Amino acid sequence: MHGMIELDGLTRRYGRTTAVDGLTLTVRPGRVTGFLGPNGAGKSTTLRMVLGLTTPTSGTVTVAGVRFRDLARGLRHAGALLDAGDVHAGRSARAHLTALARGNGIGSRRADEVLGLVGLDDAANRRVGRFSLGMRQRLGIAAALLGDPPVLMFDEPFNGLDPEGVRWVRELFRRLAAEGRTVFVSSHLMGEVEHCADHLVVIGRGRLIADESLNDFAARAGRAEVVLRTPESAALTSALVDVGADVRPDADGALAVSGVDAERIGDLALGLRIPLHQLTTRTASLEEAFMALTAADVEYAARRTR
Ligand SMILES: Nc1ncnc2c1ncn2[C@@H]1O[C@H](COP(=O)(O)OP(=O)(O)OP(=O)(O)O)[C@@H](O)[C@H]1O
Repeated sequence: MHGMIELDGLTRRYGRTTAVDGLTLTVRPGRVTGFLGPNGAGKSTTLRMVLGLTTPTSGTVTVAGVRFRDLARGLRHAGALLDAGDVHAGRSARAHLTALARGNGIGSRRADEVLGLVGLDDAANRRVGRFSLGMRQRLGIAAALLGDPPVLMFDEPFNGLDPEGVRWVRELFRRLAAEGRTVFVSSHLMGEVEHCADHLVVIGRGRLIADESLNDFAARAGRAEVVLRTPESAALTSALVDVGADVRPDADGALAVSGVDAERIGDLALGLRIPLHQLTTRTASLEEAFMALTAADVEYAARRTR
């Protein structure tokens, strides 16, 4: 129970739009869970419901077994970066954090500690309004860490970060998970989370599409495809289809074959005396697998916003 986020049939409707549709899942401590889905999939709405900022239409969500709203001094139980722009522009970074600390019964010394943790020590007294997007993200992460909570949630934390910032954030997330915390990180890009997540939750149109370890996802996604070239495409295609393979045209006259491995294709071609000019096994990247998994939902989203 400690540090777990539990969603049970969590649903939120806005008029005719179902932003989050019956999500049931558990986000566990000690690992980084990537929360993936195309734009508009319902990630932000879900995170807002976890924090009690949006009321579910039906279903429940608890943090460490209780509704977040019922927890006093919330920042000590869960910290979140939701919208990095949501800060008082006229305030200094330190003033922003000490105000938050005060409201949650946290000593102001902790504000300087977290500024150090996110590398903003030198900018502590600068007005937040002058901060770059990357600096705002760091400040938002500092705010999430303020209460030293067992549960941390970050909505699109990589936005606006340069490559060094991205690497730093990934390492921070890994460290926080290694300390035994629950780390739940949303993104619409697989590439941003695949280097730091242990587990993936994928949603599309508010519905759960996948909830599995990154390794399992990679194993499933990495189904090999064989690319081949032959001067006798038609004859080989028909022989491959006969043995249950799926064959489609690839770039420059090549064929992409799935369902049978390269060895079998080579043997089959030899048996039919069909020459092969190329026989290459290719595995899909995680990004490609993620795109394929959510393609239907992206099309839906594109149509819907037209
Ligand atoms: N306050 C609201 N009023 C009406 N519709 C909303 C509201 N909040 C979200 N929605 C709708 O709910 C759906 C899910 O939105 P949400 O922001 O949760 O998705 P998301 O996965 O976080 O997307 P993004 O990556 O673009 O932020 C969208 O269709 C959005 O338009």
